[in-house]
Amino acid sequence: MASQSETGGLVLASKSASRRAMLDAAGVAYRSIPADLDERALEAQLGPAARPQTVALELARAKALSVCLQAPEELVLGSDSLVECGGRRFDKPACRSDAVEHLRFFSGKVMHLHSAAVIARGGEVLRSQVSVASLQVAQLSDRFIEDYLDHEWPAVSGCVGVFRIEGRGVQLFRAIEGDHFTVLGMPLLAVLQFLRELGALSP
Ligand SMILES: Nc1nc2c(ncn2[C@H]2C[C@H](O)[C@@H](COP(=O)(O)OP(=O)(O)OP(=O)(O)O)O2)c(=O)[nH]1
Repeated sequence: MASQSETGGLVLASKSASRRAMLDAAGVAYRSIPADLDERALEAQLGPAARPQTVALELARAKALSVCLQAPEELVLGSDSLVECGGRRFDKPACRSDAVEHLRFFSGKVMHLHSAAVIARGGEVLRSQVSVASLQVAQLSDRFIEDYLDHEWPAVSGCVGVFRIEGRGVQLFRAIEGDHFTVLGMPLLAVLQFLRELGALSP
């Protein structure tokens, strides 16, 4: 007999602390099964010309569908975020020197952070959404970048855009347009609406 958690629950196909924190704070019950897939290989298959929102959606979809195989009766939520800035796509920094390079490139530019969410069950995509926030980056001196990373590295090694907006990351920006949760890494308001529509959350 399958347990409740294996029949009607929600599975978060993610290792992201930020995504878990959002669902926890919202009071959404779930269990986590990180998706074990090579995101960069998948991104490479989409090609360099792929639009950032397309890449984020496809990666979120791949994460959800891969975990569906381990939770065939449950709703599975996959999510992905990436940054587009100055015509380049950025994922999480691989090392501190990458983080320095990313921040130097972002300096004085507008960063577009795309966050996607896909809900699937039994291998079928039921809902999907991708949202974008625009963040105007201040002029960042090399001295500021080094001091910032002295405080924020390696915590931001898991953050696309090399920042935690809830921490010192807010110092990077002059202005932000868009949904707060999109900046944190998942379009939470859309996810909650989807869960209500799918009967997983009471309206
Ligand atoms: N704490 C925090 N994390 C952020 C913020 N903005 C973006 N992030 C995180 C959320 C995600 O964990 C990460 C984006 O990377 P990915 O979309 O590849 O997800 P990640 O590999 O972390 O986990 P997943 O693929 O879902 O298992 O950046 C922020 O302002 N604060």
